[in-house]
Amino acid sequence: MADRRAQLVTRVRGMLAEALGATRTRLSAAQAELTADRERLARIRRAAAAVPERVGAERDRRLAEIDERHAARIAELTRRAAAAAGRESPGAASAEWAGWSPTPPGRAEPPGALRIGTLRVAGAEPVPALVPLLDAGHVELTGADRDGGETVVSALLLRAVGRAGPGGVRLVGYDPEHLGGGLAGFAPLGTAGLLTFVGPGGLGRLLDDLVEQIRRINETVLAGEYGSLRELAAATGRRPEPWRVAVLLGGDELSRHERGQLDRVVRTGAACGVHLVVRGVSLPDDPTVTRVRVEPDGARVGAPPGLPVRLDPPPPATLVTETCRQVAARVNAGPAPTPFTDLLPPPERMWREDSATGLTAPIGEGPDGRPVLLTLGDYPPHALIGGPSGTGKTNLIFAWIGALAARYSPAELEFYLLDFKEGVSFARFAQGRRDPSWLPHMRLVGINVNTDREFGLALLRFLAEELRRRADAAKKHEVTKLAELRAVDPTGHWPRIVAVVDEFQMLLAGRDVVAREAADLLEDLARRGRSQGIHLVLASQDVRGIEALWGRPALVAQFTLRIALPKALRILAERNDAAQSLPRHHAVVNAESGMTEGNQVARIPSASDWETWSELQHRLWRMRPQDAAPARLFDGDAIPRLADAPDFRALAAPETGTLRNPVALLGEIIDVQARSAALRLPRAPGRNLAVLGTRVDEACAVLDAAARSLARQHRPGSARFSIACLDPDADPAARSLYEDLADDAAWYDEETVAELMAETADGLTAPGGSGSPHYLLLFAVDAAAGSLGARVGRRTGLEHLRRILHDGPERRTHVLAWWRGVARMRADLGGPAARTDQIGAWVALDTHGGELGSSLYPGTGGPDWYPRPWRGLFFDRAVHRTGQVIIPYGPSR
Ligand SMILES: Nc1ncnc2c1ncn2[C@@H]1O[C@H](COP(=O)(O)OP(=O)(O)OP(=O)(O)O)[C@@H](O)[C@H]1O
Repeated sequence: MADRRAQLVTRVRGMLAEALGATRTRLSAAQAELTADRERLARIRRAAAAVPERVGAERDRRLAEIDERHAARIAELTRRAAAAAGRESPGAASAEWAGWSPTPPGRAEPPGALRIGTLRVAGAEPVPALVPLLDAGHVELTGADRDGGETVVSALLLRAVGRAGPGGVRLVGYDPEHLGGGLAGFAPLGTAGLLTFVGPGGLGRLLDDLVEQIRRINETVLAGEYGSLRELAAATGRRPEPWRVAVLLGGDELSRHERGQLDRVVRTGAACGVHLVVRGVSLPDDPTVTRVRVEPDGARVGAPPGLPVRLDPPPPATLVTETCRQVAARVNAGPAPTPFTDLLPPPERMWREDSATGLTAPIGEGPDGRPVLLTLGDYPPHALIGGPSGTGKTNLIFAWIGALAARYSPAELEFYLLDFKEGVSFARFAQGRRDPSWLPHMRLVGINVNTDREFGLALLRFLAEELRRRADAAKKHEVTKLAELRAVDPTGHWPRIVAVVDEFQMLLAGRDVVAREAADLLEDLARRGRSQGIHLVLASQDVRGIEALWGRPALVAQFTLRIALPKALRILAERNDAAQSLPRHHAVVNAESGMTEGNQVARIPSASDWETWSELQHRLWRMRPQDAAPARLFDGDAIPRLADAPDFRALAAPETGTLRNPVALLGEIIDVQARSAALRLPRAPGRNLAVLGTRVDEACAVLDAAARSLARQHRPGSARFSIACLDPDADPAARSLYEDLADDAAWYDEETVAELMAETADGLTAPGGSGSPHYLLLFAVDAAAGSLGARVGRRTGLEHLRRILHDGPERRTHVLAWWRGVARMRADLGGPAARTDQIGAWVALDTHGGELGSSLYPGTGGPDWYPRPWRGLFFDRAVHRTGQVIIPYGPSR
């Protein structure tokens, strides 16, 4: 039992010990866990204590970053805003006053908004505060700061004036309280009509006028084609109307009518360049109205509350007046010319027009900004241009020729041009020494023809011949008009011809044969040229020119196109005085024979200065057809050279035998092709030449050309030239000829001339005397009267001479002699009543027509010949009905 007890005790003890041990183990585990948890708690507490500090730092960092980004963004935005403002408001629209000057916009460029100050943005660069005005809207100023308001008005107006170009802005002021005081600095504009004031009580009229302008611009300028002048300018590069800015500074309450008109201007003005700048007058709410409020504590712009603006200082008073003075001076000096290129098609469109039915080209710009066109065709066929000297007639001719030449190719259009006044500006159309180009359409340019009316006549004859050729061709093809002829003969060369004669009255002056024939030819060309594509353009600075035509109403009636330059008289119809009030560089163009209803005013571009013209001419010249020849230039002041004469160059000696019909060239004929006057010297009675007059140089020139041209037709040694010089003044010329003719020439003087006569006369009777040609060139033969009066053998020298004149030509012996007067020649021929039929041809120099009467010239009284320097009258009784004016060739060396 005890054992059992003891066993029991032991078991209990063991169990207790086991339990104790387990408990202890659990306790220590629990204690360890407690410690660990405590430690964790302490750690967590520590960590928790650190969190707010870190989060705050993070938050601050993020905030700082956002601030920085924001500041950079603001800076970027303001920079961009400033740059945009710079673009939106270029040059004078926003420049600082120091160094400010007007900068008119380019052709299609908008004027831009106008700066009045800067917008303030903390920490960023200032942004210009811009107010849209020109082409954009209206400005209403309010607020108690009067001076500040005035600053804004003068800044806006000066910037507008500076952005518009001279005359581009017109101001109307209405300032009933200060009577214009607020705009005093702009007063110089008044001298050019660019600033007008409306007195108290005039507001209604002013607004009515603005509304009327808007209506007119909408109807006639925009004409449904464009929505605004801004659009028109962008599309065409033209701005036909100025901007009109009405500055209304206070006044009484508006009447109902005035209010209504003001509202209309606000709604519709900006599209038509009509703008308001007002203070003390309220404008209706409209997107085009910008409000600027100027209070003593600052200014704000835009719809309330508006953006705060720091206003610019006012423009310096001297800058305002000086700018306005210069603008007014420029406007008073006349409008700047429009560029010549406005008249030209773009290069790729040049020479693309067809002239079958007519020629149309712009000549300038009308008041509505559209081109004013000139047409030549069946109607109107011919043009009359008039304007006093210096009003731009020459320039207009250049502009018209240029506009036509750029559109029509030389196959479609040819020009003939004649200038009767002194000057060489038209010489440019022909090839020159300095400039190798020429206008490919130009066939003939006559300059300095003032004394050579025959040249005008020659041109008219040439055109009459061309008219006949065209009429014949039309008849052959059974058509009547050029357009039809071109249709049935498409490969034919039928360009329209425009003949321009400047100072044409010179051609019709006087009552002589030239004037009569010229008027008849003109009348015929004017009447019939219309349908054959020959158009006349006659210009005159002088009312007498026009009057010269007035006596021929049938002729005048054909000139239905009239162009009157400022102050031109009698070009337009009698009661049409539109030309009297024309500004400089303008013309009235009228295709209704000058009747008032046909008036069109055109502003003519400057076309005649050398650079402007030559740029076009060079372009067209480079486009010329390969076989194009330069225009013939006839310069009345130039002396032609024999060596250059086409007829001289064409002469040549025959390979074998003797030439049967040699010709002596005497000078250049005044005609359209530079032909030479030619005297034929066949074996026929009378084939001798007399040169008559006292002018040594001209007489020598005629004989020299005759001898040299004859020599060119004979092989060396096949003709004989006997030169007798009896006037020492003629010696150098005669000697030079003698030397050049070399072995074929023999020299005689006073001592030996009688021998020449005797030997030549005797030779005529010798058998076989008609062998080789013999030319006697006798310089001042009348001076040998003494030595020729003496007998040589049975006869005197003079008798031998008469015999040579009489019998020589049939034996190839011709006398080409210079007598210093008709009476002296007659004396040598046998006395005043002597026959002159052995002188078959003569050239009269300073010998009046009256002296050439009786047997030397058909009819009575002699030819219509008034001697003039370096000209002669050539008459060959074998071929001429009337004399022919010639220009002797200049010295050969
Ligand atoms: N439309 C124009 N624009 C600018 N300048 C012009 C214009 N027309 C003429 N001029 C200038 O005016 C001056 C006189 O012009 P132009 O020679 O054409 O006159 P004109 O009437 O032919 O005179 P004149 O008969 O005396 O020769 C020239 O210097 C010319 O460059």
